[in-house]
Amino acid sequence: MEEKLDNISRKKERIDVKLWQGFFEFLKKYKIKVLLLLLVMVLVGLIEATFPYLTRFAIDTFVVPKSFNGFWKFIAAFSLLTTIQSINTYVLIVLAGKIETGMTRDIRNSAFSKLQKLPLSFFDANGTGPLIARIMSDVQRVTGILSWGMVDTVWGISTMTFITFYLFRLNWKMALFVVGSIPVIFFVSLYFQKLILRHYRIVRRYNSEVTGKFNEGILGAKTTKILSVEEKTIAEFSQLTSKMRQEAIKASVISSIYTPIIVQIGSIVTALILVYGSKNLEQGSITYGTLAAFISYSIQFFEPLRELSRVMADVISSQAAGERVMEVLRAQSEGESSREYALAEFGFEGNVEFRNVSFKYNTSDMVLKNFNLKVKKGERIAIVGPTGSGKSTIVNLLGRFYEPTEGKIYFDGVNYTEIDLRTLRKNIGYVLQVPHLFNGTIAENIAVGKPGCTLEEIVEAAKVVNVHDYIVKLKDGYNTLVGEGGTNLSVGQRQLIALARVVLANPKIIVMDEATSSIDAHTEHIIQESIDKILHGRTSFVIAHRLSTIRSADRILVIENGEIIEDGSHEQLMKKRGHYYRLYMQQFVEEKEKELFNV
Ligand SMILES: Nc1ncnc2c1ncn2[C@@H]1O[C@H](COP(=O)(O)OP(=O)(O)OP(=O)(O)O)[C@@H](O)[C@H]1O
Repeated sequence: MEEKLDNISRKKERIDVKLWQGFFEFLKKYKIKVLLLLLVMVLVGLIEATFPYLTRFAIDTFVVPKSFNGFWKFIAAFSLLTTIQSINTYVLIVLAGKIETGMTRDIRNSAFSKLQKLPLSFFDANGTGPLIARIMSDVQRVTGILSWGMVDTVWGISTMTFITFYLFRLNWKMALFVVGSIPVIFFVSLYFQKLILRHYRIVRRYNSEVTGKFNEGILGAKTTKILSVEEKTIAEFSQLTSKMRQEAIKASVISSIYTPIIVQIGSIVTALILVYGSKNLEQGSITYGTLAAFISYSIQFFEPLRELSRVMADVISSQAAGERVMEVLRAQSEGESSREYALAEFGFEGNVEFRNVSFKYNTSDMVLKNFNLKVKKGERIAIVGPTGSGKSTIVNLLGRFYEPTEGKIYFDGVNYTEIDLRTLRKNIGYVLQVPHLFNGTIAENIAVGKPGCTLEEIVEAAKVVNVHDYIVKLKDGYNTLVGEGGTNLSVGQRQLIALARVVLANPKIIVMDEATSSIDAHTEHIIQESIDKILHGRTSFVIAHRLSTIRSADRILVIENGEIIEDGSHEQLMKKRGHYYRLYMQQFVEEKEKELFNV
């Protein structure tokens, strides 16, 4: 079962090398760009460290002796270096940007294609909002760290290495002042960075909740309005954003303490150099230029040090995001254990058997316990029962959207985990209560049932379910755009298009969650007629809400608490005068009342 991913190792405060190695796989594709970038960064560090050395040369050669012999040559060399540095900056931004955006695309593509293959239990365990956040902001964070973190690290290390080299070349004793401050600055920085990032981590957690709330606010906008709970929703949201703001302020306050502390330590080192350097200057053991270079270096040295500690803390804090992304990338796709069967080889007929099946969802109690059911090919099965009794669970297991916790399901005597998942799904047509249409045209939506089919086939399928006449009356006919999720069409129209899809797919088994929503009598009649045509000659499972529509079923299963408590035809069950009889009579009376009182 999937773990709730957000709980993973928030508290880890060390660099998780294994995790980042996993992402290096995505860097491989850009190895030439990466190598070039590293080279450019080393060059940037070298040139930056060389500038104070040049200043020293200028002071000792031109300023102190007041001789400007060769000054223009020096200016030319200096300009050349600044030009190279500008080009380097351009190249590094382009390269790092390309690596970052390329990796973001690659990881998002991998994560998206993985999401398409994950079992529904994964989606149950991780809400829509957090999953979207994973593919969008978490991926961005990881690739940002990998590309820009790499830039800053190489730049930091190379600048510090070259500065140290120059310092020791100039005066090793004074060099020790600067180098000696490294551990102090580094650990102080790391301490503060971790503190700051800890608060930002909380900010991000709130951010993910805010994203979730936004998501809920958009998806549930209609319900919120219906229930008139706008004020409550707004209050909850504003509470969340206030908490987020408080944490962000804390992080800013710590940042504002941290910077002066580092500046202070740097100033102490500079002051020490000034004191010690002036003495040396007096004694003539160093030049003015050397003292000036040392002061520059002592100031310049701390910037890469700060950057390095920031990157390190950033890497640590991004690990949670990295793990969340990796969890998606490495999650086991559904049906991965299947042995591949070709459809021709398997020859789906439509016999189904549930043998001692028990099942529970991630978070639920046992929904089915030792469930047994044998269905012969072509049989029309209706499933009825109170809400929450397990009707949808039975058909979810049938399509292997979830797998039995115990027991097995057989198709034509073959354990269904041995059948290729695509073959299995191709042979089971699902018609859901509120069918989902993809954003596109009506024709494209019907064609989903049989990719690559011709327009004639689409029209033929639409005719079978009596929706063709309606479609051709539309201004754009089959090219009418259905909107996101099919919102431009009524539920009844969506239902008919979904039925046309099933006709095209021509499956051996059909599962139908009968619509209960307010479809007008005319559309309902058309739908019922289409369903009768489609079900003919196929094994079918219909979750029935209106009992009047299932009288012709071969078998009606009454489910209660995940168990079949009655099984038989309408006539048999009516004669039995048991649960089904009571349910039927109750609905019958209700429907008659509705008719009589016209409500
Ligand atoms: N994804 C899920 N995660 C956890 N529990 C679930 C999930 N889906 C269903 N359940 C639980 O499993 C039980 C059976 O649910 P199921 O949807 O199969 O009932 P149903 O008979 O189809 O109900 P209805 O007629 O209301 O659609 C319920 O107690 C429900 O709360």
